[in-house]
Amino acid sequence: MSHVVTLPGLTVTTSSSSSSSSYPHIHSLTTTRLCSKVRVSAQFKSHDSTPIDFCDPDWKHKFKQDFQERFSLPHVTDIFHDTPPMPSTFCLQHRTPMVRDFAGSNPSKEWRGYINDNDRVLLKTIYYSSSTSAGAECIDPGCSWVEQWVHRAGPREKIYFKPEEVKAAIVTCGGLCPGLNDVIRQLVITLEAYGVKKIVGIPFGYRGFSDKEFSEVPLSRNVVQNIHLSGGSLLGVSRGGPAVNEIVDSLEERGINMLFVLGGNGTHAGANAIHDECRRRRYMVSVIGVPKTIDNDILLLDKTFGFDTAVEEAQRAINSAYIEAHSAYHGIGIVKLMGRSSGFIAMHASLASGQIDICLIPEVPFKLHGQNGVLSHMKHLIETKGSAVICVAEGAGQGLLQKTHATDASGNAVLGDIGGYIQQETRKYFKEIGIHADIKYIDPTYMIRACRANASDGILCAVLGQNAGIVASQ
Ligand SMILES: Nc1ncnc2c1ncn2[C@@H]1O[C@H](COP(=O)(O)OP(=O)(O)OP(=O)(O)O)[C@@H](O)[C@H]1O
Ligand SMILES: O=P(O)(O)OC[C@H]1O[C@](O)(CO)[C@@H](O)[C@@H]1O
Ligand SMILES: [Mg+2]
Repeated sequence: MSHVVTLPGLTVTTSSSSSSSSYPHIHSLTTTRLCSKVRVSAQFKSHDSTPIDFCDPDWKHKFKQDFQERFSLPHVTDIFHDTPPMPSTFCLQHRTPMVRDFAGSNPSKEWRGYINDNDRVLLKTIYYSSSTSAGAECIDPGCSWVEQWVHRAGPREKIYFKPEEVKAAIVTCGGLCPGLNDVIRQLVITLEAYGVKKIVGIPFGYRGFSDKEFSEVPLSRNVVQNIHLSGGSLLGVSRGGPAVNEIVDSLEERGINMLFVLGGNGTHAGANAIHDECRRRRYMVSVIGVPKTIDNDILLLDKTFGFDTAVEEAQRAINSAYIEAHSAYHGIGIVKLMGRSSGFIAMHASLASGQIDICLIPEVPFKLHGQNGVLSHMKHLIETKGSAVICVAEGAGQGLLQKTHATDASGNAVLGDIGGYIQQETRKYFKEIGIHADIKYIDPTYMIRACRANASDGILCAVLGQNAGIVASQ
């Protein structure tokens, strides 16, 4: 499945969030003898999913062109051709004066705070000279250097929405993630900096558009000033909810012409559908997505907000498991961390803690029983070290569990409790082999998810919130 993730300042078509950047789906590709048989990963396939023909001498040029198309930003003038641009109301009015302003120079002429529409950011910075080079990510068998550019986010000189005619709405959907409040806060501050007066929050995700018992939350700098000091979302979140048509009807009724959605893959599938429906109705709305995934599982992004906090917070759970395991005779600690389809949190938390003996992630299949199974390695650890600490990502080893086919309100598969399963099997195993084991299982999922963003995530959220606010008007 493919979905569109709209980042502030750029639109990225990615494969489903289940394919993490390190483990993209692999597709085979047959070429002529000269070019030999090669395999190419999904992220290097062309826009319309046709594999790249490396025998074509022009393939590099075509690849770049295709890449550019994938990353082209939709603009209001694509549909409303006659929308007149106007000078930005953002930076010139609200920036902090600089020292040279006081020296009598003309600030509006001197100031270089705008982004040129043609500014680009280079995505990959490592040049791999061969496909056998450690960690090489190659497009073709010869590992050619192909530049991949995306648009640079930031304020432009011209805007297309008059601030006094804007009604902006913010909605947070899916599960919680540290930093949601930080993004909301910065968004409101940025919109106000443009001169937008009507800013509202939609309560409890997309449900807030249809459920009559919820009313809009008026937002202003005063309201959001301190919301980043606590976790969660000021607006609340939810899964499931109304159909896209209903949401767009509600946008029209409320006169909303800027919609900011903060959420994961489901939320963005919704945002994409909302955008398409608004386009179909010729209803002029800027729909901006801020990708939220605590799991850090978006291709092309170095880090998503909330991930850093989650890794940091997970240290507490790991440390507790370690202390418990080391204080008990033959102690075994099991910690389950988030990561539906990727093990970034589990891996990073394990590496940072230095206290984990076994880290299990969805990307790497494993077996519990048998000669090379996790349980026999635990036995080895107990015999050699006297204790063992295991970190498991929630999506790891799902094949070992009985499928329930249960789904949540949004249609996401409800995962089995791999941590609980490992705990049970460990208990049985050590009983069977007649070795004492004291097993403790910690699942800190909701304690981590509900945390306030740490400093590094706070800054990332501020940048995202600001760019989301900026990109909406231009
Ligand atoms: N394909 C879709 N089209 C329209 N709306 C969708 C789609 N998928 C999900 N949604 C809506 O998006 C919202 C959030 O979806 P979901 O619960 O899957 O969370 P998410 O955004 O993926 O975040 P998380 O990372 O927490 O899972 C829900 O209200 C759901 O109804
Ligand atoms: O219990 P909830 O709120 O549906 O969320 C559970 C899921 O949400 C996540 O925390 C992602 O937001 C997953 O790690 C987890 O599987
Ligand atoms: Mg999701």
